[in-house]
Parts: sequence; structure tokens; C-alpha cells
Amino acid sequence: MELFDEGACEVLRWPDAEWLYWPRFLPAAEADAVFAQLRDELAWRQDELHIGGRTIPIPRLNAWYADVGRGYTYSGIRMEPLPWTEMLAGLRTRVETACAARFNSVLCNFYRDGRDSVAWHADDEPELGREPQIASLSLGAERTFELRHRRARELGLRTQHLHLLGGSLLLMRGATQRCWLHRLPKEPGITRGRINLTFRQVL
Ligand SMILES: O=C(O)CCC(=O)C(=O)O
Ligand SMILES: [Fe+2]
Repeated sequence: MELFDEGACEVLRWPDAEWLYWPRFLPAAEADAVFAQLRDELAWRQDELHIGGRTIPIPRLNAWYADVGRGYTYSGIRMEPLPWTEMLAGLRTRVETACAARFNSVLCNFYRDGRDSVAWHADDEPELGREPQIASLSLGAERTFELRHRRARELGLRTQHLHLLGGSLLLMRGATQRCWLHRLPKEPGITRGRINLTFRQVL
């Protein structure tokens, strides 16, 4: 018996990458309700970067939930995980089923409006393993997600733009984290918030 229908999946293949995208992983009404509940109940914190004696708040809020004993260091910030909420645990199960993968942690990002962002990076920390699968569930405002091959110029590859809908799921796998960078650029016209959950398996 199907407990839920996670909708159709598109497979996007590029050199050194495989991305699976479910535009309607959560039905629209459910995605809005999940957004509101996570916004209100997660333990959002404002992390800071320390660069050359200066303290800079990062342009988004974060929260980190994981199985017991799964600490994580992210851009030099040590995150001690919180125990799964009921809603996050339920979403994890559904994401695991769709992706046929296991995840023991989730990094939550809250972009309050289009002025919040995440800079070019790869999720390539050694504790994620050589070819991590990262499942990214988006809620709230639609935002543009960009991916750029590290050797884009040499390979003649353009930056790829994905328009991540509220309620969508994107799975990045294969060599993606080793060979590509990704970011969420600022989009100053956007006034709605967006929450993104990145499910990961910390080894
Ligand atoms: O918000 C997003 O879609 C991307 C977040 C991200 O790249 C990350 O948390 O590592
Ligand atoms: Fe990332």
C-alpha cells in the first residue's frame, strides 16, 4: 500500500553529477503547513563567521538535528545536534523512502527573505564520505539554486539554474559534491521566507 504519493521525479544528468528532482514531493497545502510549523518550532540560531578579527552574522538562520552523537563542523562552526522533532522524523522517513538512502542528520536553513543566501560551496566535508547523497527539501518561497562545475571553463559547462519550488525535493548524488559547487544567491525582490532541509549521512 502506498502511504503517500511523492509525485514524479526528473533525472538531471551532467558530467560528474546526478540530480533527481521531485517538483511536487509534498502537495502545496501540506508544504505551506510544514513551512509554518518548522518556522515556529525549530530552534533557529544566528551563527557568525570570524574572519580576520571581525564577526559577521551569516545571512540565514540555521538549526541542526541528528541522531545522538552526530556532531558536525560547518564552515568552522561546531554544531551540536538536537534530537529529531516528530515532524522532522516523519519527513526524514519519507525522504529516505523516495531516495532509497539513509540519513542520520538534517541541517535546516531559514532564509527570512530574498536578502538571505548561501555562498558558493560544496558539501564535501570528510565526515560525509567520498560521494555523499544530499537530499534537499524546500518549503515556502521559490528560490533559484545554482550549480557550477569546478572546471566549468575548461569543460565549457554553464552554471545550471534550478528553480526550487516549495514542496520540492532535490537529491544530489554521485560525484556532485566533489566536482560541483552550489549556492543560493540573494534575490532582493523576494519577501517571503524559505526553509530548506538538507538531509545528510554523517559517517
Ligand atoms: O537552501 C538550499 O537550497 C541549499 C542549502 C545548502 O546548500 C546547504 O545547506 O548546504
Ligand atoms: Fe550545500
